[in-house]
Amino acid sequence: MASLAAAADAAASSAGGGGARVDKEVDFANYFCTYSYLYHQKEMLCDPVRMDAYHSAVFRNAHHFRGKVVLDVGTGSGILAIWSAQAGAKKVYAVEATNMAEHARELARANDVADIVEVIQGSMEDVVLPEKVDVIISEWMGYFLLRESMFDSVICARDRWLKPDGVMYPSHARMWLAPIRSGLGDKKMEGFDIAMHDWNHFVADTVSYYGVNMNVLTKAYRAENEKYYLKSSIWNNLRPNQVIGQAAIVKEIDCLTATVDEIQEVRAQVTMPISEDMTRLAALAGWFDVHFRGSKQNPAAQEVELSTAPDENGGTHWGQQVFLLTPPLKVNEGDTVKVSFTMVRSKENRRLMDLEFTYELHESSGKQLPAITTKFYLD
Ligand SMILES: C[S@@+](CC[C@H](N)C(=O)[O-])C[C@H]1O[C@@H](n2cnc3c(N)ncnc32)[C@H](O)[C@@H]1O
Repeated sequence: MASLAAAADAAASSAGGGGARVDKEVDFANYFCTYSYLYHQKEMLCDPVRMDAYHSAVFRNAHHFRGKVVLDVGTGSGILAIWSAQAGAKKVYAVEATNMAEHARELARANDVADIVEVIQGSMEDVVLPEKVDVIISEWMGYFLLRESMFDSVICARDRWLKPDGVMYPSHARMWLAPIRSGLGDKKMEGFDIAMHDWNHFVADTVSYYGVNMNVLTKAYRAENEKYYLKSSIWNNLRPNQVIGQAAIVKEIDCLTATVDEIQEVRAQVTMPISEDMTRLAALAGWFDVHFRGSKQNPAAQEVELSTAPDENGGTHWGQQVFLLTPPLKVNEGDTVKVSFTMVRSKENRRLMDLEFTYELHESSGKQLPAITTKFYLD
């Protein structure tokens, strides 16, 4: 298994130098390092919704791959590159930043496609290919689609290496927001209370902790928890019956034409009608879906969808991201919630997101509650 230091060395050696070099090392420590472990790749390989969608997309549209040149951006274990070869690609460039590249190479050899799949270890941004490609395939999606900011690397690869009539896998993506009821608020408050209880226990017990009185830090500890713990989104696999109104699309992406500018800052205003009586709007939930449609010039024989929406059967490893509204609002069928939504990259770490919601309840009686603004971290 690759050590963090070895992984960081590999990244640094492929980095340009100067400031870029430092940034890459930080990025490696914060982001890439986990991808160099098989346990993490396995989590993705064991997500049947994800696996089925990509498998169907490739094999039901084998005409996009047969005799073609494919680029797999972030090949990880190599699974998508190997499928591309099995579907008939004549050449697959499988680019992976971490030492997982070694395992991808081994897997390609063991599956008799090493003559087609060429694993290249390095950052996609730095890699130079000997030719342009017909297809770019990548599994780049993070929580609520854009967390991790990996789509930047796919855009970079597309602009440098995709032929003008090339195809993107997936080809389209959407972000969704929905009003939900949830018992998660209580659990979160419980977690907060437990954290404060532990701290109080610690300081009460320690009028002199190794000779130091810690009590003076209690206020700061509470403030820190209120600022970060209570304001972080919650990962959850919701059931469909927790959604109490109409979900709305807050962003649509055409992977063939999207720009980094367009995804750095997502803004939307949506209106979501409530469809249940006498319930509580406890949170807004975010998720995404992607589609494999091919392109106008090269349409898919069969469109495939990968959805991370609340699902009775357990959903995906992405789950949904829950943003608790405090206080929850009593709502009824016929009411509408208007939401202004902003998601920008965190200044400290471009792979994490800061979100702001301003929500306003319009009751069916005509009464309008004052708008409330609340901020969250997607970390
Ligand atoms: C979400 S995983 C997907 C892995 C694999 N394609 C799959 O579907 O199972 C993303 C992979 O892309 C790699 N990656 C992310 N950004 C990259 C970049 N700019 N250059 C090369 N590899 C990258 C990560 O290290 C990780 O292994």
